[in-house]
Amino acid sequence: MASLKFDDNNVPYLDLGDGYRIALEGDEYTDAKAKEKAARELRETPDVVEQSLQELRSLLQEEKTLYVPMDNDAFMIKFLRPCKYYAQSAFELIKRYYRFRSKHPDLCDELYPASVKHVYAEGLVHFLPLRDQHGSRILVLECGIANNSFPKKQVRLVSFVFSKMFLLWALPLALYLLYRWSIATYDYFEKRNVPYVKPVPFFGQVLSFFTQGRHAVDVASEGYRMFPNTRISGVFTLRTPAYLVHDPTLYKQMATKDFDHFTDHVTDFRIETDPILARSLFFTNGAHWRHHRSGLSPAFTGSKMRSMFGLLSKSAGDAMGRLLVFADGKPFTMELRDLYSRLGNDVMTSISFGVEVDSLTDRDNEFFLKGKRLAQIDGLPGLKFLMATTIPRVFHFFRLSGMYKDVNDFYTDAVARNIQLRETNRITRPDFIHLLLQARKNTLGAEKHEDEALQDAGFSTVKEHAFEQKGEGKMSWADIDIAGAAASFFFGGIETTTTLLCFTSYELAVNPDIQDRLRAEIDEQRESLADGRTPTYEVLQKMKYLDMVVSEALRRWTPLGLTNRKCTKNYTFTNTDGSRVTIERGQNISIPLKYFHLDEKFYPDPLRFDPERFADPNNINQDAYVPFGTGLRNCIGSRLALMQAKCILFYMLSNFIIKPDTKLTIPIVIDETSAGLNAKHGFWMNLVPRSAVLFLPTPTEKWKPSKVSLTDLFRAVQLALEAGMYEPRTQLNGAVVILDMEGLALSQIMQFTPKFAAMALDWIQQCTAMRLKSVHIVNNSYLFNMLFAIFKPFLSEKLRKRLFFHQKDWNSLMSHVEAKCLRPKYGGTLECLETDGMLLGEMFELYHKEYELANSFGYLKKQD
Ligand code: HEM
Repeated sequence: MASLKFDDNNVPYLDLGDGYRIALEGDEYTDAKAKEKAARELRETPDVVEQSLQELRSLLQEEKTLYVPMDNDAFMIKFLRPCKYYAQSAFELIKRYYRFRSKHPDLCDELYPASVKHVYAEGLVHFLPLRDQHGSRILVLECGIANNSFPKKQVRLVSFVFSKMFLLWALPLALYLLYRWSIATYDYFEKRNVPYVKPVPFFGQVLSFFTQGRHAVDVASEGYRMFPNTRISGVFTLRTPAYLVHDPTLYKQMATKDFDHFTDHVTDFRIETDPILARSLFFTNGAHWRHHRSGLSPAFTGSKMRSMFGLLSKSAGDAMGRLLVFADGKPFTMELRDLYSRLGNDVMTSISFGVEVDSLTDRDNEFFLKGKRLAQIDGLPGLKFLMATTIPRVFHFFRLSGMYKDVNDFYTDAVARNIQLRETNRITRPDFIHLLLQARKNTLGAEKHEDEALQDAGFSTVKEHAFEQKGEGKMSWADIDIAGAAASFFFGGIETTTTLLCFTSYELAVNPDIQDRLRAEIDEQRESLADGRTPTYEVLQKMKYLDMVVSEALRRWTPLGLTNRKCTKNYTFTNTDGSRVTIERGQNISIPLKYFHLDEKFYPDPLRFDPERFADPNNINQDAYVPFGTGLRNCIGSRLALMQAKCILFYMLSNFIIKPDTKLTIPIVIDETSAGLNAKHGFWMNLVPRSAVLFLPTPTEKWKPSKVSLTDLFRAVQLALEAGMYEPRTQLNGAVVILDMEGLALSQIMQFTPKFAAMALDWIQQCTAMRLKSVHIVNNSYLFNMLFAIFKPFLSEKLRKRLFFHQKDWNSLMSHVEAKCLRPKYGGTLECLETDGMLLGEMFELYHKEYELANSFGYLKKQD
């Protein structure tokens, strides 16, 4: 524990262990290096000092209403040094400094450490024990807001129910007409000698879409079980025939070697009606897809994933902290689909947009609500998807769109604003928008020496194929293309990863021995972690059993059970009976990933959840293990999905024991009405905290405005800077400020009234007698960036040049402040006890006399 001590000269210091301490250094520097620097940078030679002291004294004598200790050289030098010994400038600075104090008595009167002891106690303002490589003091302000409230779950079903009721009365007439028109094509497979599933009449199919007797993936894959001895069969979706691939090797061949025949996905959205979806990687086709895929691939390499991992882990770790606070050490019941989709949304919002949201607390935040609407594939959007896939001409004739307009507008706007903010403020952050902007400038490439070791996120990781762009000319990345790409990550990533986490948690809950073994592996790895709780990319890569569990969950509960291709060039192959089958250009192909995974031929006792299957990967038929698809159009996000799922499981099992709740149905009942894979009655689990306090992440969001007012915070900062100004070494080398905006919330931003902001700007730019070398803003969110954009025009050129925005890019921070001075949470290597704010406040209080003297100076008040 940190402690307050005194050295041999009776100077107080805060002992942080291992030789690290924080003390105010009141003595003049005497070493040659500092003297040489002072002479070089500040013109500090005995003659100049003497002369400027005299000049300043005579200038001050003219300022009759200002009371300052003119006989006190140390006092005068405090102002002369930041002004490089130009007496006139120091004189102006002194006047501004004391005018500011007179003008703002609420902020500056009776400025004693004791009056803001609570601010220090909260750890909001403190110094780091080491100076930076230039000798500057490092002052840290942690301004993020603390918010641990966790409101009760709000059920949002009304609009969903309403949309279904609408469909029930609006559709029947149209369906009857479609039925008459549909029957004609049903002899398609008969003519081609391909076994096929006799279709339910069109009308019945549409009706079953809403009443749903069976899961959509199962309906589409019915032929897989009916015709065990063929490589391909036929099936109808509405009136459209589709081939169903039975042989995983054929799928692989189509997706890799013969990719030229199957370059496209089936669903056809148009740019005019679906500007975002049509540009998303999932739905775009042809040259546009090639351009986007080859441009985006470098954003998903192992090294990019590793650099993004910090954001991901931080977002998941913070959420886990809130869950623990909510749990308060006691078991509680929770529906995990809701939890995981909120976590997934927060992670994706952070790594895509650089916006920190907390969907556990701020339950109706726009990113979450729009993300949900974007990924909705049931109800009306589901019907539209079906139409765009099976009757695209009708879909386009009515100019229908697959995505809600408000969702379109939201992503278009959010991306455009985000890009503008970054470009005007030169913000960089290791997230997708940043990478996509690099793709726009053609500077996004795989690392020169891509670290092979980082590529493997687990057994299920799919290979990224390199392919040539085929003379389609150069395409550019407009803002809308970037929006489309970002939306495709939300669309493709959140529900799938949520499904993986839900079913893995279910299996862990009903197989406690597997859960215990996995937890033992996690606990073992935690011992190797610097803080014992925050997993790193490399640690997750090492975890064999975690990988076995996740691989088996992806097999047993394949999140995307069916994928598709469009035949883009006639394709002929030999069927099992020796007959030649030709798939014609324009035909749809379905690939039943789920059924490969549940096929006894490949996986004995396939319904059993058994991670041991993956103990030796050589036992797995690689062609028949395709949770992320295969070939050139496989899932671009497999590494991200695996790392995210593993990271969240790591946190969950570190902190909780997952037990089935009484509301959980065992075995799980699948929701047949959902197009995705889901549990009918939810994933209700009982989460039992392990040792809550032990694993509680350090709360980084510190500022509780109910405890510390903005005025007090400001006063505490002034006092800390005053302390720095007292030190000759800091007068020479200046100060570096780290402004940690972790968790800054809108409510907090609202406290910065225009009046307060103007005052703060005036103070920092004009009235502090401190050489402010640089201000580093870290963990800054989208909200902060918006706030800053308002202030920017009012900043002086000088200050603007000294402001650096790093978000969470610690390499960027460390290019200014060397690693050994920074704590690990800022990417540094400074491993000593945290500064105890309470003790720091007490240490400042020991300088009461000095502060008292300082408070006695200034402009005389009227009554004086
Ligand atoms: C457990 C989680 C996930 C699963 C099981 C999954 C599965 C799949 C599958 C099966 C495909 C189709 C492959 C094919 O047709 O051969 C796919 C495509 C895709 N996935 Fe994922 N995915 C997951 C997570 C993600 C994440 C996190 C992202 C976002 C970054 C993502 C983005 C995409 C995109 C953009 C495509 C379309 C690729 C293209 O057409 O070029 N997926 N995914």
